[in-house]
Amino acid sequence: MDRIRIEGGRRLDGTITISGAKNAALAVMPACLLTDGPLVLTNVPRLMDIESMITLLAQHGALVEDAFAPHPNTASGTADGGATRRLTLRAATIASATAPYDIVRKMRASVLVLGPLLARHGHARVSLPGGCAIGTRPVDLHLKALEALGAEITLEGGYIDARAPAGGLRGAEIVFPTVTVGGTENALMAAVLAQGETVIENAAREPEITDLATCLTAMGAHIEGIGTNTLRIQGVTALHGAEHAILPDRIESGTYALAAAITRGRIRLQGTRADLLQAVIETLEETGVTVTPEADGFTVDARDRTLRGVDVMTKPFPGFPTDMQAQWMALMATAEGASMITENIFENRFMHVPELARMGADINIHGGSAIVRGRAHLSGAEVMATDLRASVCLVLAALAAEGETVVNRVYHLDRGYETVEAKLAACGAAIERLRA
Ligand SMILES: CC(=O)N[C@H]1[C@@H](OP(=O)(O)OP(=O)(O)OC[C@H]2O[C@@H](n3ccc(=O)[nH]c3=O)[C@H](O)[C@@H]2O)O[C@H](CO)[C@@H](O)[C@@H]1O
Ligand SMILES: C=C(OP(=O)(O)O)C(=O)O
Repeated sequence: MDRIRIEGGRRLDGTITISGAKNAALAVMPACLLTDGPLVLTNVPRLMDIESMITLLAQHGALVEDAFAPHPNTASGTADGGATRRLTLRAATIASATAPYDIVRKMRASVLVLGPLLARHGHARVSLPGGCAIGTRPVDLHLKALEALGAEITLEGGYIDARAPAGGLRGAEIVFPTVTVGGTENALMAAVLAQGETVIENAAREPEITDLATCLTAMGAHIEGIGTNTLRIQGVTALHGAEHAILPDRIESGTYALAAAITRGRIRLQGTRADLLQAVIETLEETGVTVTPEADGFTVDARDRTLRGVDVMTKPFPGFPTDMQAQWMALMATAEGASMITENIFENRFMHVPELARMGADINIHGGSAIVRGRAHLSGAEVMATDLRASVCLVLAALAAEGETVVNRVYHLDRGYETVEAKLAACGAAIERLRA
């Protein structure tokens, strides 16, 4: 297994190009199963999870063409990850309705083929995703939403077996009791081909949902209320191919914004949008960092600043994202004073705390909250990544720490950060991958 070695204590200064959003691409790619026409996606990131989704869609019958185009912001198209990937997905027919355990266990987002397969093919058999390091993560709300559209669902042998009624799915009112990103995505993809009107209440409003709804609209779907918590869908009998550019990754943007802050440096983030992460930017400004919006992104400047501790509570969009909680904790471990970080979305998303403690961080957990007392210095150590955002929070802490840190289990990081070493090294970080 690869590891990452970082010699900390260097102030970062430079420019980073943000990749396409992993979580938007993972939602949009399964939409190819809704039509026999080609779905052309640009700005697709090069990440392990995207490879897993390609494998899954190919075994459902999608033909996949994969090409790189030069990134508009880089001459070579390869510097600091700045190549935009163009994927063409065409599922002329559905070859298999089964999403097997071997793929689903590697990537929970595999469950997003359920809605499209059911809507177009009338049948889907998808391995239950199971829990993961951050929580139990049930899919009961996905299933209830599909049942509301008329699907008959049984659970057997670790698989979800879903069948549409004769004549296909029927529009319905779906009211989510709690906000679920994946649940909203599955319900939306099923509803676009259901007969009649579907109303999704308490829908997630994450930008990735908006990206999916925009792509579905380009494919011929009728969706009102995009970007709000009520989605109103008029079902159509067929969708067609389309071209869609994946939106920039707001979590990658926020992570590198915090890399500037934690090293008291300055980074210009290009190819992204400040409006995708307003809550993170506002909280960052409260610590004393300057954030300057620009046409193609924003610059974070923490040079010569003393950062103050600021409390955060994770919430659905537009609140502070749970996917930035671990990175925020690393930053707070180096800020002046105490801060309280409350995790409201996942019940077990503090696995990074003991690893940060190994680097000298002072953090105490009380139920769903962590109290962080900032320290003037963290120190390098050998640490272990437990999940995607936990792993990048250790990278951030290592950039600020005195001495050498080795992060183990880097495969978590590779799920969500494209060419992370190259992007950070371009800003002056001493970082290298130790190949297994
Ligand atoms: C691939 C992807 O896009 N992943 C993101 C997605 O995950 P994901 O779509 O899995 O997250 P959800 O929004 O569904 O989960 C929110 C909460 O609802 C619970 N829940 C969800 C579904 C369900 O059927 N029953 C249920 O109880 C979950 O356990 C969790 O406590 O949104 C999360 C919340 O922003 C992010 O952290 C993940 O990065
Ligand atoms: C939790 C995440 O991803 P997933 O839902 O795929 O586990 C994430 O992107 O931080």
